[in-house]
Amino acid sequence: MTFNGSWKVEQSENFANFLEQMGINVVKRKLAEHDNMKLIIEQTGDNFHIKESSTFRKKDFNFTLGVPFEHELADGTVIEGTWVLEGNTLKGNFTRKDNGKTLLTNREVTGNELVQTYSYDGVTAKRIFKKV
Ligand SMILES: CCCCCCCCCCCCCC(=O)O
Repeated sequence: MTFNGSWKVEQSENFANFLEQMGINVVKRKLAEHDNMKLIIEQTGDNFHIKESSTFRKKDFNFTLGVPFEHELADGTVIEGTWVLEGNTLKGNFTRKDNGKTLLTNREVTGNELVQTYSYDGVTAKRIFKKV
């Protein structure tokens, strides 16, 4: 499956501004810019198992395409929403539980890169992960 593998963040674009829009304080924003985020993705059919590790935390979670789930972000913000696959792009549509605002995120694999884009309240960002 396309997304399967270990992915390590190499580059971020506008991520600090996105986090600021998310309301994340300056200390956590600075840490997040160098969080050494690593994702291990295991897809079996419509089911995904993700092992996330960063300087903030280690977290394992599962989701199924098209099935809403609740997820806690590294800063404690809780979101609820769904991942769907459109063509080769994973599209995530989430709602923050605390303020009802929408967080959109996409994941796409091109060669040995996984590109994740984020959009929240008018601010977009991108993180590029390399396969390790
Ligand atoms: C320090 C807080 C960072 C928050 C930004 C992360 C945004 C995550 C987007 C939604 C992720 C859904 C779960 C997942 O598949 O990884």
